[in-house]
Amino acid sequence: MTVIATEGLSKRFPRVTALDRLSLDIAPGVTGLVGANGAGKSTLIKILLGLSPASEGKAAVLGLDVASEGGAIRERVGYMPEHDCLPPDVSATEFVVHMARMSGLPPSAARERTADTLRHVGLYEERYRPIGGYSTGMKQRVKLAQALVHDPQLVLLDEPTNGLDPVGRDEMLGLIRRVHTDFGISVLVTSHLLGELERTCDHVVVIDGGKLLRSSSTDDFTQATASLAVEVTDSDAHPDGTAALRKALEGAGIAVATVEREADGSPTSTRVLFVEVTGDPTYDAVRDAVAGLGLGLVRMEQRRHRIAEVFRTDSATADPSPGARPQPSPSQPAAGEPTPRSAAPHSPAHQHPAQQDAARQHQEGGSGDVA
Ligand SMILES: Nc1ncnc2c1ncn2[C@@H]1O[C@H](COP(=O)(O)OP(=O)(O)OP(=O)(O)O)[C@@H](O)[C@H]1O
Repeated sequence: MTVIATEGLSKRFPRVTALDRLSLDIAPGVTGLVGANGAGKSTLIKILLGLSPASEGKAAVLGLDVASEGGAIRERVGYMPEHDCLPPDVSATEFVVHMARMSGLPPSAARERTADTLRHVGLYEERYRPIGGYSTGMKQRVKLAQALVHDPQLVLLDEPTNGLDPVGRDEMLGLIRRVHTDFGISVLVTSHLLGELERTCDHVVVIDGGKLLRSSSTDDFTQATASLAVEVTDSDAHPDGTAALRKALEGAGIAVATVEREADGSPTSTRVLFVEVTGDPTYDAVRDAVAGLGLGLVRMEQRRHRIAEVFRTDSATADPSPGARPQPSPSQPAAGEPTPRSAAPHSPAHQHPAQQDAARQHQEGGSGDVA
């Protein structure tokens, strides 16, 4: 069963093609739609809601045609817009009741559902205060509440973590996850931050320049490749145990890197080696090399690749066709990802746009979790 299906969907504005022959099948659950600013995420949502006609192709939401059944879609779907659109002078309760009534709920049901929904998003205590005095996080929660109040089957959330600090973002992502686990509502959530979708979504769709780059389960994204963090002690025979191990592993044809920074930007110990895992023999080779050198093994930890790493090769830009699956290269750094010391600086010109965006966020200290 699919909740959203598009086929050859295009949207052309006079000066820009916002969506370019996009074909997607999205199953129930929590799906992340990721792309840099201008990738076409909001345009897709507006088409799916039946609010903006496509230039070409077709799309269906919950089996309903977006071109002819927009009203029926909006009855069954909740929408959280990206930008601030809340009236400052009314309370959350007044606003959400109004939105419930607009969705067709009778007055008493609208009030009941409003109270339940505001409780779910953690605004119950504050519900009678005017929205104008709310923090950004509280406003985002009001927007989420109005999307949920009419008990939709699907919600489309456009950049719900925008403007939130890391704690607020985590709370919002937790709420979004619970929208599905507690109420069985399917979610399509957009973000330009790859890392945050990885924790929240069952499935991730990546678009760039209106084209589909990749659509697959989060597990496929993150488990496709893996590395091993290895830390060893020094010994009298090997005063720099890390260097000795590195030499031994590289001599055995195993790719090894050290990194300067963790995903959250904090400096990493140069004593940690990141070893590319190509299969079970890699573990044996590390163990044997450590034992052979007579070093103590402090840490040997499986480290899953993160979504941003999947987009670190030039092939991401070279083959943007549907289903294209850029393969990570052990020799190149990911966006916002620890940079192997041995690697040449990675030119932004060669980065995938989503990657550049993620890297910029990272540099700005925006998310700290882009890779
Ligand atoms: N009404 C419009 N008229 C002209 N161009 C538009 C219009 N709406 C969107 N665009 C353009 O279409 C492209 C896709 O925009 P869209 O808002 O869908 O991107 P997005 O992925 O949601 O990014 P953002 O998060 O920055 O909103 C952009 O180049 C944008 O400038």
